[in-house]
Amino acid sequence: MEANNCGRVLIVDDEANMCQLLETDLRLRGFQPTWRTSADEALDLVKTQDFDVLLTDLRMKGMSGTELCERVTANRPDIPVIVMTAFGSLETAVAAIRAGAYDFVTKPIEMELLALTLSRAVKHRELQEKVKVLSEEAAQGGHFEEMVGGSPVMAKLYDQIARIATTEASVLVCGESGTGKELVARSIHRTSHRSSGPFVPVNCAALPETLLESELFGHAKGAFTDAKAERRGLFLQAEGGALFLDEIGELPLAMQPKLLRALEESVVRPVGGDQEVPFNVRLITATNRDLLTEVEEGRFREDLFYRINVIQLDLPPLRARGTDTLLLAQRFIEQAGKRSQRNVLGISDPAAERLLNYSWPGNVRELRNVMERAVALTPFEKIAVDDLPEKIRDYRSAQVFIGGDDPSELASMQEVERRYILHVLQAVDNNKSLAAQVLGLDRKTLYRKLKQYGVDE
Ligand SMILES: Nc1ncnc2c1ncn2[C@@H]1O[C@H](COP(=O)(O)OP(=O)(O)OP(=O)(O)O)[C@@H](O)[C@H]1O
Repeated sequence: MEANNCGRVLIVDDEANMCQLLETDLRLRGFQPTWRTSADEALDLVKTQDFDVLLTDLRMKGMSGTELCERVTANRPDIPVIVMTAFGSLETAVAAIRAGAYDFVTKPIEMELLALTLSRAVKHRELQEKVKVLSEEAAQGGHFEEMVGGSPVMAKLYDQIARIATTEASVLVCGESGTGKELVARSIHRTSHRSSGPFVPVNCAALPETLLESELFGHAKGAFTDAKAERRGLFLQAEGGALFLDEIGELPLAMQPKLLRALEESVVRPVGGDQEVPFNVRLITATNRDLLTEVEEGRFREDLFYRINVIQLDLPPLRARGTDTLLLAQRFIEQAGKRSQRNVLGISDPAAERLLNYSWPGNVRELRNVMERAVALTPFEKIAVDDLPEKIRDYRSAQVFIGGDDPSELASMQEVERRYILHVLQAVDNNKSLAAQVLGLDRKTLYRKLKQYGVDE
């Protein structure tokens, strides 16, 4: 939206005077107002013209504002509606909200407040649009940002990332090693309002405890022997953007209260400094440990856990992503082929079958390494079984045994369901939320089935 355009507003009021007054004032404030004096005319107009927000009076001759609100939200749910109600008639305002209105303002209208309410509605619409576009792109293309994969578990993840784009909340990304947690963190940042700000990744496990504090918070000149000059810490380097703390489960216990305090007060105190410096940074963290167990066993502070875990994203292991393995393999073959200038086009069917059978303990990173090696080794245009490491060639998965051709061996639907649920649970290391996602069940239903099949929780 242009800088001088705060949004296209359609004003609906049966008093032309009121419309004119609102029009003049809103135009001065940078909006693009249009008005109609009946709900019918307004409905006709929204069929052919796009608006960012609709502002309507409630009590009008002919169709009421509440009905207009219902009709607009049914046909154009993307246009937020603000209703104007008489002072003190909260009931009608509530009725309008029930009819789908985004917000209401009371008469006599305070223009400052109205402008704020309209701006909020316009912003809301922009964000909704963004979420829609991102989710659609992801669902269609089998990829999202740099992430490849179109399985239901990944589509769900893309949808969650797109929704998170509109919030500022701290996100904890959980998943086994090599599942793409850093890629997810980057996507969260790139789709957020802060995308023009920096993305600063830090691996908490890679820094010695003594250095971590000064790396994160900075240090004053002379704070310690090597501190010849003042240094801005990573929190301040991420100003206006996001700080990604990878392997947060490895954060030493002594550092945890310091990090918690910084997050709670949005200030850092550089080591050896006497001044607190405020920061404006979104925190994204990742772990391959089960942080709740870490909390229970006293290795991770509970208060810090809740602080960083406002939103939790569970990244499924590769073995739970079905044929995404082949999509990813193809991507890695193309990348490796380009780098090494080798003309490898894809994977032979028998090799693809082996890739789908294997359990991928090292997840996407392991797949990438295997594909790079295969591209370098293969004499063919398509990767063959022999180009794969032995452990993958010979891997036998614990498949869900359904039975042979003998009718007495065949399992009932219920038995197949029981075995399959157990198989999925095993594949996702007993992570129930993830198992529910893979199975396409809600958690409650999964728990009910587990109980029914006598599986301990
Ligand atoms: N969905 C994906 N699409 C394309 N590439 C991916 C995907 N997921 C992971 N990768 C690639 O796999 C490699 C490992 O990913 P990443 O480093 O993000 O994993 P991680 O979960 O953060 O690992 P660790 O826990 O070891 O830090 C990277 O090269 C990354 O680009």
